[in-house]
Amino acid sequence: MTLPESKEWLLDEENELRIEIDFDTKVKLRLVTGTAEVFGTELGQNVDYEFSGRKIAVFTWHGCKILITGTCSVEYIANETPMLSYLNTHIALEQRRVLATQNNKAGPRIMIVGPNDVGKTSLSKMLLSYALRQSRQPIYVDLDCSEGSITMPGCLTATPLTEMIDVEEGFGSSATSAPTAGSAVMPLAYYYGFPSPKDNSKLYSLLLARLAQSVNRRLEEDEAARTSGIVIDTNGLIDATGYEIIAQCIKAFSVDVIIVLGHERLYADMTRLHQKSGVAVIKLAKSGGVVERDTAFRRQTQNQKIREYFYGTSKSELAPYSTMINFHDIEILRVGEGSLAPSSALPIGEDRKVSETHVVNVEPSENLLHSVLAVSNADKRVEPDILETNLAGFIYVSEIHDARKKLTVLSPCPGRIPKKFWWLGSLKWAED
Ligand SMILES: Nc1ncnc2c1ncn2[C@@H]1O[C@H](COP(=O)(O)OP(=O)(O)OP(=O)(O)O)[C@@H](O)[C@H]1O
Repeated sequence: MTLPESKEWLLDEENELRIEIDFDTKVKLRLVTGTAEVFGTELGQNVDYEFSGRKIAVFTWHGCKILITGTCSVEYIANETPMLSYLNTHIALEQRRVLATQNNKAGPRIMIVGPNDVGKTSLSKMLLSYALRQSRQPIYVDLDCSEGSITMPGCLTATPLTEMIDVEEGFGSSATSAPTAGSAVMPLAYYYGFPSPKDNSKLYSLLLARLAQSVNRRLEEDEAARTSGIVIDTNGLIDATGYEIIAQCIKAFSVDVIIVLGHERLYADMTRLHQKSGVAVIKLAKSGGVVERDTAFRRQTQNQKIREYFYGTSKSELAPYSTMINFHDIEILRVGEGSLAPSSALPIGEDRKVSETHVVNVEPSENLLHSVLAVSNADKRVEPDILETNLAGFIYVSEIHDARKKLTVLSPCPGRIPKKFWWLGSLKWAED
């Protein structure tokens, strides 16, 4: 067996090493000397970090030496980055937190907007990490239903953060694992089930309002979170539906800072629409390192997320439990039959009782095989409340026994699945 190749990289101050690693390769990264960070989280010296299927930037403020073992599909050093402007933004936000702490007021409620693939999630991580490094306890609100940075794709989530974001797995590390894995990060999740807010804007808007309610309640009770504020990550919202969602979000979460990443027109529009109501609108440049991800890459990232939810990561492996369940012990539900077609024509916040928020039953059949279902915390099926009930977790349908009217599911926790209402969205997973 040949040993993987190692290569040393010397970075000057304020340089960034950008690497891309395919899904079928593993690469080890070690900080040999100096200091460096990955999306805001500092690297420990002489610790091996392992990556697979990732595109990352190792940034250094003061210079460092990095050792890479294994083969990256892309690797280069960039000396032009917008990191200083990101840090300055953090400093301004931190000043607001200091004032909030002194006056027992709320810290900044920041919303990051921009087109797809401009680095919104990466900037959220950085701002949150910098806040955490100053012992703040911000709440991360993830409205990007396509990605599921903190849990499975298809969800809207809010997560109070108290510990540094994991370098190797990003937000996902503990959050994608089951509660039994001793996770310190417990997201509050609502199930939306579609990749884009446009697919069912009425439901999206309903869940956004529900999530905001929960976050606001938490902020009232939790002083550290209140003064630290929130960071809201979004989908690419640059059309009319997007503007409505942004406006709704500003109201629901009392957003007072909008950061527009890499889009001049959106910045001009946000300034025109929201600055007069006291919202600070900030424009930041997209980093040259942000990589556009095609559908295949996004799909593979989703698969990796789903796999990690059930099997954990190489650092903390999990063994999922397989359970056989009678069809008649559960109810599989989905939202808005026939509303899978984009429905952007419908305004947000109208009467709830249109088909987009109707709940329909799904008969278990072979079609469910390989589906990932979201287990609702609801005990009763009351509409529309059931839509707004948060999630207990996820299960994966591994077998359907049609003749015996049973199905086998994988779940991250042992024992009977405690809840009987399961949501079906558009998520499938081919277990390899
Ligand atoms: N400076 C950088 N160097 C290398 N890779 C980067 C850098 N910044 C971001 N990336 C990578 O580029 C990809 C896109 O970034 P990110 O997810 O932050 O964008 P986004 O705007 O949130 O995307 P979307 O909203 O479309 O999901 C990610 O894989 C991320 O890890």
